[in-house]
Amino acid sequence: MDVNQNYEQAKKQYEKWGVNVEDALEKLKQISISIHCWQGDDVTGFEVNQQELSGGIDVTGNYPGKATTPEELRNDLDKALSLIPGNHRINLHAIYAETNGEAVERDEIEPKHFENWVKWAKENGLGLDFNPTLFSHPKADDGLTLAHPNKEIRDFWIRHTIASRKIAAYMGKELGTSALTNIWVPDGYKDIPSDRLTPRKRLEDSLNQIFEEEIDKEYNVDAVESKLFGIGSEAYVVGSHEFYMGYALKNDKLCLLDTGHYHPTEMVSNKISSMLLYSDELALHVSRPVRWDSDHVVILDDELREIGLEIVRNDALDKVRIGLDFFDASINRIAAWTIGTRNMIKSLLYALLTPNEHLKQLQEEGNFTDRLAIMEELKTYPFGAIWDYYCESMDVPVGESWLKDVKEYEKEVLSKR
Ligand SMILES: C[C@H](O)[C@H](O)[C@@H](O)C(=O)CO
Ligand SMILES: [Mn+2]
Repeated sequence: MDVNQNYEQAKKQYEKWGVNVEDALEKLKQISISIHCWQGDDVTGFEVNQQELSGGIDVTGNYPGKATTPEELRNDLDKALSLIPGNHRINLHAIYAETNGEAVERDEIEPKHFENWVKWAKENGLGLDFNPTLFSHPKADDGLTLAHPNKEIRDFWIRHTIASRKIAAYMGKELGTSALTNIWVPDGYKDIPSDRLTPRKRLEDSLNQIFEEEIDKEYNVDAVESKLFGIGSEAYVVGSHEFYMGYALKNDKLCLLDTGHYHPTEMVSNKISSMLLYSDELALHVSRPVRWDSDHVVILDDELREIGLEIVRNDALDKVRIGLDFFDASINRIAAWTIGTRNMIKSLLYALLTPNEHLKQLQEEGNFTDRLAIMEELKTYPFGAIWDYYCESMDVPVGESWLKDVKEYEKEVLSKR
């Protein structure tokens, strides 16, 4: 049987539950995932005075062929995008500025340093998102930035973040789709603090200064990303979940939930409905925590499926900005992007093919037996046949055949770097 025949058979099974498969695929087509550029070069960037990766995050592995120039990174992204169905966004960090060999300090970056990215995005029909980079810099060496006790250092990072918002607004205006500026700072302490409040007051004050200038939401939307701990900030992180949740609600900002930034049994899927009750929008960094690490390539595990379900069943596809955040240098980096992004899309398709209204009704009726039975049976429904059909209709490789393309690219391009 071919892809079409499998699809027709599978479709009938979902239709039995009243699921409109064609509608589901149409909805899926409209979803843009924000794909992080930093998987392609192990969060290195293109600064002239490049510093070692810091901020309590780490990339392990030395798989050959990492991108070392903006052109290489864009080519690699082009390759990955050709294997991923749909129209998506690319998420950049400030360290991906192109300064023509000139050393430009972080507080002096400007839109012009991102012109090539914008041109490329326009040519490829992509949106862009942005992040100030408050790590991998001598002024972040002690693990403190916006909450630093030294005002000069704080001011430097405030200026950098203000400059970043302007760059994001430029991207949003040029591309006709608002960019998300996500602020993540590593600030924290390795050991038990003697004062948790003062650094948090300083972070709040820095953020207030950063957001003083209103930017049209059509061009730029701001988010703040919390974390539980990092390498070297095991005991205390200034920007905790509670800190940013309060800040975002009070100041009309988006909370960005990184799925790798919580206690191992604390699930982001369980937070989405609560947070959306109190804010119009939410942002995600979908990642995969493994023990102490927050950044493994996203797989189609229970939590990813649950995240997709929470977004779809709560009618929140236009309220949740879905971004990815993982970096693995032990495998082919284009494969990493492809696996992680295809899995994110698969989880949304799975959710769109679920008879959510029926399952909600069962719960309301207290029929927990049927609820569990059907949710479990759906796991072995022919979801793969619908996915294959979707890939074929979107002109991207079906099943694992994309791996052949990656191998060829590795042979022709990556191995020659
Ligand atoms: C590079 C990213 O901005 C970074 O991973 C941040 O989003 C994070 O999750 C830090 O743990
Ligand atoms: Mn993140």
